[in-house]
Amino acid sequence: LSLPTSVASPFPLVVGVTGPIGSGKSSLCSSLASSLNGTSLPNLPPLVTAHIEADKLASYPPGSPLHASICDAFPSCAPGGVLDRSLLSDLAFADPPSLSRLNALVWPAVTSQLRSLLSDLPRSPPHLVLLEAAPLVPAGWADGPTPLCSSLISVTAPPPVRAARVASRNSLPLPAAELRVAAQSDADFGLDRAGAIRVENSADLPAAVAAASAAVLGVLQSLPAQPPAIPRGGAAGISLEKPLGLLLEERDDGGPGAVVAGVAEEGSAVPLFESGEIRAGQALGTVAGVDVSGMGFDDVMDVLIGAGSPLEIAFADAEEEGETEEGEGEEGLPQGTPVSVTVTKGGAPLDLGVTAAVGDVLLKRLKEAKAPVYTGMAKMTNCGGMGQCLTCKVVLTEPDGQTLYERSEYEDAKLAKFPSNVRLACMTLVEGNVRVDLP
Ligand SMILES: CC(C)(COP(=O)(O)OP(=O)(O)OC[C@H]1O[C@@H](n2cnc3c(N)ncnc32)[C@H](O)[C@@H]1O)[C@@H](O)C(=O)NCCC(=O)NCCS
Ligand SMILES: Nc1ncnc2c1ncn2[C@@H]1O[C@H](COP(=O)(O)OP(=O)(O)OP(=O)(O)O)[C@@H](O)[C@H]1O
Repeated sequence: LSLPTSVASPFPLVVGVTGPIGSGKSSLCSSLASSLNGTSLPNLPPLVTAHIEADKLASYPPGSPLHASICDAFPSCAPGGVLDRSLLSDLAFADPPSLSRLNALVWPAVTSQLRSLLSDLPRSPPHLVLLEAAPLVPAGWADGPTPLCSSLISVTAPPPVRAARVASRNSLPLPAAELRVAAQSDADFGLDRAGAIRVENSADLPAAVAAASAAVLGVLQSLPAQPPAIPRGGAAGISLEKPLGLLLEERDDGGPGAVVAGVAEEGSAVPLFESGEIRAGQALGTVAGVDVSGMGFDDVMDVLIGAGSPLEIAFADAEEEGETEEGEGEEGLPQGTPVSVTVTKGGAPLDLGVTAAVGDVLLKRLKEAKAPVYTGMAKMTNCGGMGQCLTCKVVLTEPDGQTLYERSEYEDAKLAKFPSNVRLACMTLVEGNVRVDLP
């Protein structure tokens, strides 16, 4: 069996959003991200949107290696060895060679953070990322052999409008805001690039958001059809269209059944394999409702060939997980029984009044009570409760510190590095009273 080294997938689809200071990039991106989140098109399952702001990654707090290099490069902006951002800002925006030196220090660090953030996003469900960066074009993130984005939105507004916005937002005198606006060159914002989507934001923000949304939907509609996202939350398993593209082999130990060896170039299973939902070595449990785990390999193949499309496949481990979920909780409480949920953050009590019942998905209840499950970038880049991003990790304890309920095999594989009471809140079904510590 030969496995492909990489399979082309349009997701995550990264739309670069650039524009000069005060053009409204951040305002536009945050509205656009919320309005497109969950969008479902005939060719695509519901999208998860994320808004990544490059300037949030371009931080250099005291103690960081970047802080030290910037202090060395700009000693006049670091009286007493601590960087004064406003001095650096005045210098960088007034003196182009200084800004270039600063960029040369900061951009490589941001580039690697962006690459790693984007490559960590799962292929399924499909993610649409709005990558907002004023220097997107000069930093090379829209070009080269491995550009970070596949489409570009350039937000514009006339300089006087932008200067007035910056003066008001930053509480700056108008002449100072005008200088910052004048320090940037239109040529840096990609308006002359083939395919760039120009979004005028000089008047009404909702109108600009609607224009950007229409353009992005046009890009999404032009993509080849993608398989449905994986249905979750039971023993049913995964629903897949034929061709599956799943490569199967006999078990190593000569036992019955069939196990996953990999995926072919194309097929509905390919993105799920790439995202880790389907893994090499997993045994097939049921195919279209038929238990194939005890059959000979050729018989399993016959069941697969004879099944219609789409067909349901449950893997042996997923099935065990399902049995636990469908049955009674460990404490034997029936579904729907109200239970108590005590939440702490780093050990300190949080009085959020979380309520839950047996069978509830823990993350849902925590989010409803506005518990701070996601922190930092995860607020924007989390996978939306699909068990992919691992950013909703929580620690479940009983008062004596013992593990409350067992992890599923899926979580065990995803959280192999963590103690067994660390759980993914999105994959945890409440089984009884629960104490949750948020990291
Ligand atoms: C120049 C610095 C010190 C100014 O800091 P300050 O807090 O005053 O402003 P802020 O960071 O909010 O930036 C204001 C506006 O200028 C834009 N901007 C910042 N740096 C650049 C740049 N190198 N090229 C073009 N536009 C830039 C920002 O995106 C924003 O639109 C700071 O922006 C910086 O370190 N820039 C270099 C790194 C960088 O490119 N950061 C932006 C995204 S990675
Ligand atoms: N269409 C609009 N009408 C009125 N005010 C707007 C509009 N768009 C944005 N603003 C306001 O202008 C200011 C600048 O907007 P925003 O921060 O989104 O711009 P930006 O391009 O991200 O700026 P920067 O590059 O400085 O980070 C904000 O105070 C925002 O509320």
